[in-house]
Amino acid sequence: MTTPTIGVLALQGDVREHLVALAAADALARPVRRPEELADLDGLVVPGGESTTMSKLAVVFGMLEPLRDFVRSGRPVYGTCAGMIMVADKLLDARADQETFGGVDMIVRRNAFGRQNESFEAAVDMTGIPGGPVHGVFIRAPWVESTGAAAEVLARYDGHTVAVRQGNVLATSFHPELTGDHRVHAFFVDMVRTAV
Ligand SMILES: NC(=O)CC[C@H](N)C(=O)O
Repeated sequence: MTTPTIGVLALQGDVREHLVALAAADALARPVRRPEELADLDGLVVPGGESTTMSKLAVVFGMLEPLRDFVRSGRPVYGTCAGMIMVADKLLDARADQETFGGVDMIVRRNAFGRQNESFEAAVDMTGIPGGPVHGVFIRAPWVESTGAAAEVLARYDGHTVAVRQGNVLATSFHPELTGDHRVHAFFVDMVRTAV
């Protein structure tokens, strides 16, 4: 595969920034809103935003089951912040009717860093990302409370897990698309290129 096509789920959230970051990491990037738009994608990004709204809109747009199928299809998916929440198998501090696409055997706590500090930035060492720490932008960010055996922890901040990979699914609590540093997107594009 030379140039992979990667969708950015465009129900809600910071879609444009991901499109820019993916293009900078040599992918063909496009927003997706409808189930039929998933068919010819090689990978998908689920952006940050508000997971309760994203969950509601996924139901309204008939995207919930197609996106669950997409994750199960083995094509790579990368969730940032609210997107991390959407790829979690289980949530804490979620709304009772909140749905996720699942894909990572982990429990994610919504707004986990929020109580101490609504938003902050910090250097984060992330496994698989060469060239030193990434600049982590955390905005009402979740953390990963616990992971199952198949999930690999890629980064911790302040003792909490903030980046995880399980097979085809990558998730970060923070927003690399807001930093102008495209290394995490390049890592994901590489996952897409090498996916079988
Ligand atoms: N920056 C973000 O994506 C915030 C996530 C938001 N707190 C949620 O629960 O969905």
